[in-house]
Amino acid sequence: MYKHLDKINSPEDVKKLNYKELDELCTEIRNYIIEVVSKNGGHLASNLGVIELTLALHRVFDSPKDKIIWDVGHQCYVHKIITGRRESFKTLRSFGGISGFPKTSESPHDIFNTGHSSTSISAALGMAKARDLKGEDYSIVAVIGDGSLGGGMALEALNNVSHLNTNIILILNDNEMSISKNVGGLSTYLGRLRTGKIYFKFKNELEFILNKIPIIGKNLYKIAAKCRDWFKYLVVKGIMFEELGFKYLGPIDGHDIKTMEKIISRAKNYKKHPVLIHVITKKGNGYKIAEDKPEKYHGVGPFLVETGESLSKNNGKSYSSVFGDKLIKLAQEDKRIVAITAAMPEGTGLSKFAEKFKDRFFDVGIAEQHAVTFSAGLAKNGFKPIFAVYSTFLQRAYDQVLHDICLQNLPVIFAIDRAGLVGQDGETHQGVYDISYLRSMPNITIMSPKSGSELEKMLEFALHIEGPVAIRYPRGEAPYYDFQDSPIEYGKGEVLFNGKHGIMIAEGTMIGSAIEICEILKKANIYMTLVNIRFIKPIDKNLLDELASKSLPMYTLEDNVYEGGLGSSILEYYSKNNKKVDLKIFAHENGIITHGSISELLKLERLDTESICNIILSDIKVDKNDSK
Ligand SMILES: Cc1ncc(C[n+]2csc(CCOP(=O)(O)OP(=O)(O)O)c2C)c(N)n1
Ligand SMILES: CC(=O)[C@@H](O)[C@H](O)COP(=O)(O)O
Ligand SMILES: [Mg+2]
Repeated sequence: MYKHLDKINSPEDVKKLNYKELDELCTEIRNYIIEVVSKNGGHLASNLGVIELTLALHRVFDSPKDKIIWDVGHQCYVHKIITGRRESFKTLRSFGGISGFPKTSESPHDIFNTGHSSTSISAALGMAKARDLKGEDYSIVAVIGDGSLGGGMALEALNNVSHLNTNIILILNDNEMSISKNVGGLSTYLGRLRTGKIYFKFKNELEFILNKIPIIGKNLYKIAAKCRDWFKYLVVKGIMFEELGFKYLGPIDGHDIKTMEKIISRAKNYKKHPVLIHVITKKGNGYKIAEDKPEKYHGVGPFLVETGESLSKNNGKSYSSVFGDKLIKLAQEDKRIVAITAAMPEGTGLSKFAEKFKDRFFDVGIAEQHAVTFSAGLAKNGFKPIFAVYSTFLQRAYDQVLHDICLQNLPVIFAIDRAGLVGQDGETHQGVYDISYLRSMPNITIMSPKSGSELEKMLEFALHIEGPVAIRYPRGEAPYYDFQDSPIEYGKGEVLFNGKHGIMIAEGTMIGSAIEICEILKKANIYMTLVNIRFIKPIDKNLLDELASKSLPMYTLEDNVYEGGLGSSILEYYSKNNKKVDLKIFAHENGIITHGSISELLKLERLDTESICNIILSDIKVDKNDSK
């Protein structure tokens, strides 16, 4: 039971509250978010940091007539709670429940779907231009974090602002953090702006006061503005945003609703200019545990509210940490190994590497395209770069992988984490496209390990390949099997066992399901051959020829979309070589895969063991007395 929150059904209800009540509402929202995220998991620290900011925005603007676009969108919980989704917030990130990111399908208040960073300014500018062309009148607001502001797309959009000559309001939510500590020159620059606080307060007040004096005020302001420029360059070297065409307001305290309302209202009246309001917030605000460790509580699984202790049952090592630990061992032996991340040191398992090899570790910020071409440069000059990146975020750098690495056949290793389903982050984050988008690129080798031990071997093997290599592995715990991996040979698959009724060819994490499927089928007297394909590219042609010669039903199984995936590749090979095969592809057939647990999503995609077994059972009929 919450005194104020229980009555909030729309932003209009928030507008009715006085400041004391608003303070109480903030506390209630904070507790509610902590309560739900502690059960469902989610993006905690960023949301706790924007409670006051979100309320201030919704009190000044009239959503959904005025449009608020959330960059990345991982900080949209407060927005969701006060725009009619207070109750459904309890279903956050669960299958069939509400998404952890803005979804236009969920509410008219969600203006633009996000999930990947740095898109909001471009989207806002496009919408603003369309608004102007249609002669409509409303505000368009983009809320972007200091980390996301450094992303290439955001910088491209900033560069376009003055040229477009339209009005958007950009809220720069500066908490000095990306997921980890924010990095880069822009972040240093923001630091300088933060320390220029007194000057900006003075400047904004001066402008406001002088503009209120009829006629003479405007002239006085112009004179003052000239002095201001001199003063500005004296106090803060280069107000970049103003040079780019924005009216810069701030920095202001992002936990002070009254001040924010005043400044945002002022920004709302600058109808002709783009305005940037620099808001300073604290990640995790109000929940000491998250305030102290904002990186750990950026995105969390279920946890105990009192202590922050994780409630996830992690029995074994994640693929990410298997990768990180092995890379350290390899780097100790080979000084040419360098590691690159685009703002994901912790998630990709590189944090320990970063501590151990400070000079050989590069966090380039949220800049996947740059990370790829930067890796190309390192490779060109004799190093062995390993870019660890989530499958979904590598999508950003398609052309850099093709143009800068594959066409030049440079030996860069892509350690593609979160390949396949990721679960609760949902459609924007599922890593189910990488086989398809990489497979068509020249020179690249693509591997997929079935286990932690195979990932280690593949990583070591990859260092000896003279060209680009991608190793894809999923989110979460890495299985270890009680049988030995056969040695890795370039372009060769591994036959795990032979059976006479059918053939299953699987990749990576799907080997676990395939083993289970084969065990279940055995109970129905169906004996399958199981192949761990290991190399998606180049595909093992000799093995495929041998398998085709058996004239048995064949099945491929992969954690990737149907189009352009492993199954496609095998079919292409057979078609090209005029081999008639009876082959079914098990892959993701829905191009867009919602949020939920991996097991729920596998069921949805009919890639769970039961669905697959049922199909094979209806295909393969055997005599009851038939033996292995
Ligand atoms: C293209 C892309 N790369 C990486 C990520 C992963 N990611 C999500 S939030 C985040 C940090 C964003 O920092 P900031 O914009 O400052 O927001 P904050 O969490 O500090 O509120 C990162 C790196 C992403 N969503 N999109
Ligand atoms: C919002 C975002 O893009 C990241 O925070 C992402 O949710 C991290 O995913 P993992 O939890 O798999 O590291
Ligand atoms: Mg930030």
